[in-house]
Amino acid sequence: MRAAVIQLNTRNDKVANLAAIEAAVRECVAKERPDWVQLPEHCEWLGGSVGAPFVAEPYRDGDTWTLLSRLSRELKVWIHGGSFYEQSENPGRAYNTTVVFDRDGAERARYRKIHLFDVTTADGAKFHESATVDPGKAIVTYDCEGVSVGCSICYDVRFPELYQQLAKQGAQLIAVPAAFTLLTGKDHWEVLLRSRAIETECWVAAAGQWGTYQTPAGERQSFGQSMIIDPWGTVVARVSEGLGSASAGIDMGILDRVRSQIPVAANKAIRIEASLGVAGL
Ligand SMILES: O=C(O)CNC(=O)[C@H](CS)NC(=O)CCC(=O)C(=O)O
Repeated sequence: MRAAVIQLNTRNDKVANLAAIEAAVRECVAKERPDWVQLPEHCEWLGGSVGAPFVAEPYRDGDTWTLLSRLSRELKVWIHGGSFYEQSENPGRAYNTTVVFDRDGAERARYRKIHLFDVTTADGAKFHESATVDPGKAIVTYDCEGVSVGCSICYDVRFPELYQQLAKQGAQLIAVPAAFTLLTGKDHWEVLLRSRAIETECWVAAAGQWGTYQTPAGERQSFGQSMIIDPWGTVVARVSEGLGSASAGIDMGILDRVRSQIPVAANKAIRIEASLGVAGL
């Protein structure tokens, strides 16, 4: 399987953003010939999470859902749709949702971000994602033509218990679409991603937002540095500054070798059961 990550600079003009997604996916497919393409978090609209209730789309057939379904069908490629704001059952609130489409444009998985970014960064910028976004309650893996893909989004990457559970559910490739801030990203992004890859002995693919965007609270800047990391923790593909894509062959031979060399799953002595505090999980 060949996996690609696409780096975008999504802003607060949804029509322009959807056009940019279409152009970027077409260019990536022509250049990288991937089987599976990942977009960043909030690929459809980035303008501060206070805007979530105004841009949130219905469960299916919204503008982003429809575009990604059409593109995957037309280009015969899997699309792991980063995330878009999806209407929650709670009026005026949203989920931060990944939808995955297969080569026929059919929805094959849906993951709603579990850990919400309620953080003030060193420059005083306040993020309060949970003010408008409801957390997901399900840990999601799906089969992509024989590869088990685990879902996560952005801030989730700081919570290794989620990744341990994804590995336990059989994940071999873990997706981390993101809109990491420049300030946190410059010191933490790559270290966190490589740590998750080393700990789980999974492939990790992380498509990020890059560049500036406006919010009601002022301009913000995303870090970029979309990358693909092998199960040994080596960065094998990377998009640095600006827009573009990168790809890598997701070789299961490396995964098997690393897991037999250092059998962390078998040597694990402390097991923390995943719990989201809701019945049935
Ligand atoms: O605020 C917006 O406009 C849109 N939302 C986002 O960009 C999301 C949620 S607020 N950002 C993150 O999760 C960044 C995490 C991060 O940067 C870290 O963990 O350091």
